[in-house]
Amino acid sequence: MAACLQLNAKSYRAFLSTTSAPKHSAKPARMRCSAASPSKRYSITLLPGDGIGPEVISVAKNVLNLAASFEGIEFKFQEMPMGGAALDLTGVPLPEETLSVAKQSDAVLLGAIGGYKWDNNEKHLKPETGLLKLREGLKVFANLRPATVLPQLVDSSTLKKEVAEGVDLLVVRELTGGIYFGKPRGFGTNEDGAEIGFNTEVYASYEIDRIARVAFETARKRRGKLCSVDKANVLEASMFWRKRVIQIASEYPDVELSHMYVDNAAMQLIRNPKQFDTIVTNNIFGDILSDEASMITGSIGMLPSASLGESGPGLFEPIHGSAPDIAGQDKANPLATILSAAMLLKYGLGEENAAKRIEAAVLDTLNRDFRTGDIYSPGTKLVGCKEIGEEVLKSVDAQVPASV
Ligand SMILES: NC(=O)C1=CN([C@@H]2O[C@H](COP(=O)(O)OP(=O)(O)OC[C@H]3O[C@@H](n4cnc5c(N)ncnc54)[C@H](O)[C@@H]3O)[C@@H](O)[C@H]2O)C=CC1
Ligand SMILES: CC(C)CC(=O)C(=O)O
Ligand SMILES: [Mg+2]
Repeated sequence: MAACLQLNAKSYRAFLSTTSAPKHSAKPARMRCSAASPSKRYSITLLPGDGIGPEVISVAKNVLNLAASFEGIEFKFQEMPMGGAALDLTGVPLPEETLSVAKQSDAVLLGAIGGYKWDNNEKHLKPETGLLKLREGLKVFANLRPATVLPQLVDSSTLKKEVAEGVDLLVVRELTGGIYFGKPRGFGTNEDGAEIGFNTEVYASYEIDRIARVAFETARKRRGKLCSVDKANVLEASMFWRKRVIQIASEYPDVELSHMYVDNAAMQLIRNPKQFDTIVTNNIFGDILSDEASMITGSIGMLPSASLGESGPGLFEPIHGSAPDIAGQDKANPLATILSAAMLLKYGLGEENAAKRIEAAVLDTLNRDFRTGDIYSPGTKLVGCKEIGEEVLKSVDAQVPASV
């Protein structure tokens, strides 16, 4: 079963049943249960990538496997090279075989790509180009990035407690269009003979309509508020974005639509983040605003994401990068990747019980005060990537079975 965003009104219902933001309900671990015999099998492509990618994927894979086993699910994992690791191995950042295996699987779990070693490569030989090609190849245009301030981590937020407490927002980022993909792009010389670099922000009507529908449907399942973020006071592409979003809004009279310029949105996220429910925006603004939103929750190491298309497998990845500054030191926070694995189960495979088991295990681990350095606060236990992963596994294992 592959992740599927059915964007016509008739067949939207299947997707809608799984579009609400993860609800975290911490339940204390009470009894151990044994795994059911496998009855469902899924193939998962693992793309560890670079830097901390392999560290967080190794931990998340174990958590995914254990949580799923309680629901009678068995995985066939296939690990493939991607990003800088693939460049070193094959000379390209997204080998054809990697894309082909990913396309044929039920879901794809990615760590992160990139690093200093490849920073000065030509564009087509950059790890980041491989990631864009992967998203394009899988046609995963809708990137859901939930930012929820967990009560356990309010003190880790860089904002005052009263500002951060209770924040629960979702950025719906358009992922396969806009300036990251627009043409023309490149380097050249202008009429004055000066060297230039240029990119193009361009959106077709169908690209805006489909992401707007995902956002309206998602907002409808949440608190019914959608804020479209653009730069329509300056950019033609944004003026067009706003016009199309307003047109699609007529299909959703029950959703309260507002518009905000991106500079103001960046400021409002820090001033009063609780005003936001669902945000829909283009590729580059969504990239930037979701990193900003992550710090409200305590750390970029906490934010998962799901990227979905109209058909085919979904792509699930933490929103952070390869963090070369801490790579190989067992310092990475794997919770964003673990929560991405929960999104994989929920949005990618429709396996809600296993997803809930992971979410509850993360909360239980935080309740037991285990913290990596990025979310550490005095009085909690500082541990590394592997150790917090072991603690999450214990919490998965110790839960009352959800459906077995
Ligand atoms: N999806 C992807 O694979 C992405 C890849 N990148 C690539 O990653 C490389 C590094 O980019 P940066 O701009 O430094 O962004 P980054 O997200 O990798 O790191 C930013 C800061 O956050 C910290 N951080 C990130 N993830 C963390 C985690 N799980 N636990 C604890 N701390 C964490 C890092 O140590 C660093 O100080 C670049 O090559 C960039 O292109 C960047 C963003 C997304
Ligand atoms: C590395 C980029 C291609 C993407 C990025 O920063 C992101 O998707 O968050
Ligand atoms: Mg980013």
